[in-house]
Amino acid sequence: MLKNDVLAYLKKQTKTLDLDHLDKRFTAGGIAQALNAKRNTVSLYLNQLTNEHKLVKVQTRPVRFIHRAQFEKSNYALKKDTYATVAQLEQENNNQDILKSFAQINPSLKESVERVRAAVLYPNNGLPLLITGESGTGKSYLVGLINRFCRTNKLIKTTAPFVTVNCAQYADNPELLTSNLFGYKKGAFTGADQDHDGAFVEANGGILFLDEVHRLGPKGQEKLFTYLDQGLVYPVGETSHGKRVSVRLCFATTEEVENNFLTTFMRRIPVKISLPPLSQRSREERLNLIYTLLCNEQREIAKPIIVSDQVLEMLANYLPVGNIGDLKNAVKLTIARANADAKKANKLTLTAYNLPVDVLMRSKTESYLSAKKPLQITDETEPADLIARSFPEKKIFLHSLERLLTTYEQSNNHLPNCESKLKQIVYQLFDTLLFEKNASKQLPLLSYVIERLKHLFEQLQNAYQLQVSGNAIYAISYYLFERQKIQWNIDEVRQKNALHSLYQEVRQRYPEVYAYVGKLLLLIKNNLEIELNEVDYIFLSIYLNKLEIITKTGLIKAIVLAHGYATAGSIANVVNRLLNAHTLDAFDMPINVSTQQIANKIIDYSENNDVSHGLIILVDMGSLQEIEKLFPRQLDAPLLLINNVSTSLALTVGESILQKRSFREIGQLAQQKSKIEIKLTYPAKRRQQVILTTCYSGIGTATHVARLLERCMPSSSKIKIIPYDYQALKDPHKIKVVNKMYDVIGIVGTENPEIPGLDFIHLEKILSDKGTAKLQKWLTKSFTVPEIKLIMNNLVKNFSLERTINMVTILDAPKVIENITIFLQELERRFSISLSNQKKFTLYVHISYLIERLIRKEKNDLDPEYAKTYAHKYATDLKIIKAAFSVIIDNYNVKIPVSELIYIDQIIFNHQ
Ligand SMILES: Nc1ncnc2c1ncn2[C@@H]1O[C@H](COP(=O)(O)OP(=O)(O)OP(=O)(O)O)[C@@H](O)[C@H]1O
Repeated sequence: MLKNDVLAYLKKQTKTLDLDHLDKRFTAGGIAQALNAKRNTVSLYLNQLTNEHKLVKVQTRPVRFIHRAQFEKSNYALKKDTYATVAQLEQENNNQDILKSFAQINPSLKESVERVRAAVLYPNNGLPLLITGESGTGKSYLVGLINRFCRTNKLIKTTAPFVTVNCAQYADNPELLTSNLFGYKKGAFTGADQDHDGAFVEANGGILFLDEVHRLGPKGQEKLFTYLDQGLVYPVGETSHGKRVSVRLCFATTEEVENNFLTTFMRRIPVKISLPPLSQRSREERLNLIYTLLCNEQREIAKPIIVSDQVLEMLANYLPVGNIGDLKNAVKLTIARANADAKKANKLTLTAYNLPVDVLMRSKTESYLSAKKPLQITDETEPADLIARSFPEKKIFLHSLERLLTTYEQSNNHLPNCESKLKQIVYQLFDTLLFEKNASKQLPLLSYVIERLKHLFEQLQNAYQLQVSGNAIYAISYYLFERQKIQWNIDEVRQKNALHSLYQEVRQRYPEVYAYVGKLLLLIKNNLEIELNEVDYIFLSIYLNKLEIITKTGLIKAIVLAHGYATAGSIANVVNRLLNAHTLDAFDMPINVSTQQIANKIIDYSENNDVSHGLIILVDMGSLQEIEKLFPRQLDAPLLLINNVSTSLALTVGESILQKRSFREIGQLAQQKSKIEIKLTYPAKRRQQVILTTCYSGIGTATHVARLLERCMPSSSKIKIIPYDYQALKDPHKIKVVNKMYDVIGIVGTENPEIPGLDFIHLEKILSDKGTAKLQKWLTKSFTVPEIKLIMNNLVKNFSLERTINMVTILDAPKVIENITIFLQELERRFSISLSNQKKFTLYVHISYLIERLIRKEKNDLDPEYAKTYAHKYATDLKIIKAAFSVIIDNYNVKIPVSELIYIDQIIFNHQ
């Protein structure tokens, strides 16, 4: 396969690479020639391999590609996939990465910072950047960092100018602003008695920052275009001789971009970054900012500062309109007050008493459980040291872990010696988190974690036939909620040996639970983006083992339903304890609960539990007919109703369930035991339609694919997409259960599990004609023709988006996809053709990358003779393609060269 050939070829060439002479062997053209292949196909593979982190790209002209592993083997590690210049690649290890430190303190800005980095690193002065955000969100601060970044990375000389112009200062005089920016000629206006250079010329070779740029009037914006397009500035009063300057541009504005700029201006700024207000940042991030501000102020005051927990909390909950700017002032004022109170002291202690009134009034205080050691900031303290500082939650975690490991060590690192004590510690941790920390808080993020987790447990239940019940889902949600807030570095754990040994023992002693937790953690990582480690394995495995809440399904389910506050619960408890197994669940029916409410609870239960083997409901009194009427065929399970429940009758039922007696047998036995009424019904055949997704490499990818497909379906879709473990699908017993529960339409995945009677579409083929036809066939029963068309279009769009997200660095991928969608519609309309899904996919990927290349002004090198002949032969085609491109030309202010039109024509029509 050509792609592998390209990789192998580059590996060989990289062995003899000389960074000072990166010759033709490393360019797309050279490789295509050596392999006797088409250049644009080779280009596509090169970019794919770069995205797969197998190659590293150097954006020289033409672009060079290096085999990553081979390079790293003989040189040094490369952190990025793309480098602007060879010099930057060489500098890799020497860089002091200010932007990285900024992203560490402001994790919510990580993605934006990467886009800033990509823009700044682009060749030829980088790309102009527009930073938006409310007042005080740190726009100027970020530009300051960019300035430093450019200098430390030698993108500009250390002596280069950094000029800031605040356009708001010229609010009433746009002419003055224009002339101060672009300069003026002597006599251009009254008072212009000599030539003046202006900010652009002043900033030549360096950075020009235009703050509050929305104040720049249309005339000024026009002059700016001329610079952006031609690199020339025309002073006021000069129309023929522009001055060539080379300036890196940063813009900032507090205003809505859409309303305040000429669209022609916006099109010329490909990189837009928005900084969130404090209220949209997490508490952790706000604390990070406070640590930074405190460290900065400490350097000013040159005395150690001690800050109480309360002060930190009040500041962290302070959300002023002026954002970080106001927060900074509050910190300054607090320190100034503390200093005024204790001028002679050699240390400053900040207390709530020193806080400005505004902080006291506006801060939403919450009481926190554990008081921490006051924070000490000295000359040596760096904000990064404080970020890892323990929050109260972290303290609880670390404290529990320390106790756990100490107990384990005291028991000679032998789990059986201390099992019950460890369970106690873990259980206490979950209890504290559940009942003492957050139980009363209605936090949106917490609700989100709970909802997601319910969903994940459901998936696990479907995929592995294992089930978690009780309060466990809530307790684990609280655990994860706290856990995602703290950056837990395993190196902080002192008793590392004990930790490792306990982890191994947990793994051996509770293999089932351990495996289950492993799958759960993977799902959590993929869905909630919480990175968990060995410590979480230990906590969660012990917790789930302790509760014995993982039950194997496959058994008949039974519920005791009785009047009174605790009757049902106590019957079920006694039986479960006597049988030493969880066979019965219980729903108590206090007087004020209506029968319909109970029925709803049962329906809920049947949806969240595997009742495919049947559901037995034991009631204390009432007519079975009446009760049955409450479930008008809503239960997708065989249902056995038994009246006059008593503890001994419940025991018989529980025992029979464990003995795996049949449904009918259990009914008969119950009848024999006490003269009671029973009622047995089977559900009408109405199973949920599902498409299963599966992946050989694990449930994580299968889940990802399921979400992707789900996003393509209309919200009213009756078809469920369920990720399923590949190995489980191969298990005949499990697939039988799946078939019983669902009407499986087909399987989509990366490997065919070859299940007789079940149709399969390979993920890679889903966009091919065959794959599309098969999928359409699957959908015809449930969707109308226009709906299917929409699903298919979504499919191509979503798959393309997945791919382009990793490919484009400066563009906003979803927006690019939207624009290309319009382009494709135009193309189909103008040519009166219908593009296949595969072609659309290729075009989405190709064009999004093309736009980036054009913005970077990177040329492709098509043989001019060939291009000329082709353009002549297919002139009409190229004209139509160009017309269809208008949406992209307008939105990205790019010109499409003929060579690019030719590539696209080739993709559409396969002309040679
Ligand atoms: N991430 C940060 N870390 C430390 N200090 C910051 C940070 N962001 C902003 N600041 C400080 O907060 C203050 C306000 O920030 P800045 O002036 O950059 O905001 P702005 O968005 O440009 O505001 P405006 O729109 O009002 O000009 C500055 O004193 C700056 O030093």
